[in-house]
Amino acid sequence: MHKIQVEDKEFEIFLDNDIINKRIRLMGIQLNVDYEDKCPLFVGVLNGSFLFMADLIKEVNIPCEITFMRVASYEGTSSSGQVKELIGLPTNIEGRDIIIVEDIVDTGLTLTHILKTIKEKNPASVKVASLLLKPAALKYDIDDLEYIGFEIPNEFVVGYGLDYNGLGRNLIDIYRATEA
Ligand SMILES: O=P(O)(O)OC[C@H]1O[C@H](OP(=O)(O)OP(=O)(O)O)[C@H](O)[C@@H]1O
Ligand SMILES: Nc1nc2[nH]cnc2c(=O)[nH]1
Repeated sequence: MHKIQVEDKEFEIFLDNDIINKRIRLMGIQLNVDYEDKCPLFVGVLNGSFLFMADLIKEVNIPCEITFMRVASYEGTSSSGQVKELIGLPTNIEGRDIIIVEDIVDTGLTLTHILKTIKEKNPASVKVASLLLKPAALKYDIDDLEYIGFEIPNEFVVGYGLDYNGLGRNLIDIYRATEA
């Protein structure tokens, strides 16, 4: 089993880059079908979504716009952090078809906050594309979670945009912690 060390924590390989890219290709095909004749606005949630957004958008061949926003909530592996202010959310999204792009949905707290704020701005539609979802960790109902790359166990993961204490975002594969 391929293992790596990030700071004080050991991780083992979980999803390799080839598997990730194959799944993203299928997600792109689905988006091209669902948004045919539309011009959606993809809103990436920084920092974690930057690699997923880059790879996903290469598979999208309909007219579209891309922007990024930011929310800060986690320190280390703790999931008790408070969602803070949304920064850089586009102001004029009335009547637009919005696709929020996330790297991971864990408790769903971040997304719940983002969805509430975006819906107040009267978009035509809002859906979420998340590379990863931890169903066992979800604490909030999220109806708009339409495009999921992988459902994963409730374990801390790193790589492909996801960090551990700021490190590991540049790993091309996704790794899981070997112990909590
Ligand atoms: O469903 P939740 O429990 O709210 O967790 C999911 C959020 O946590 C991560 O962001 P983080 O705050 O770690 O910021 P980052 O993207 O800059 O790493 C991830 O990118 C999601 O936005
Ligand atoms: N890196 C990382 N960030 C997260 N944010 C919420 N869950 C996770 C996770 O499993 N890994």
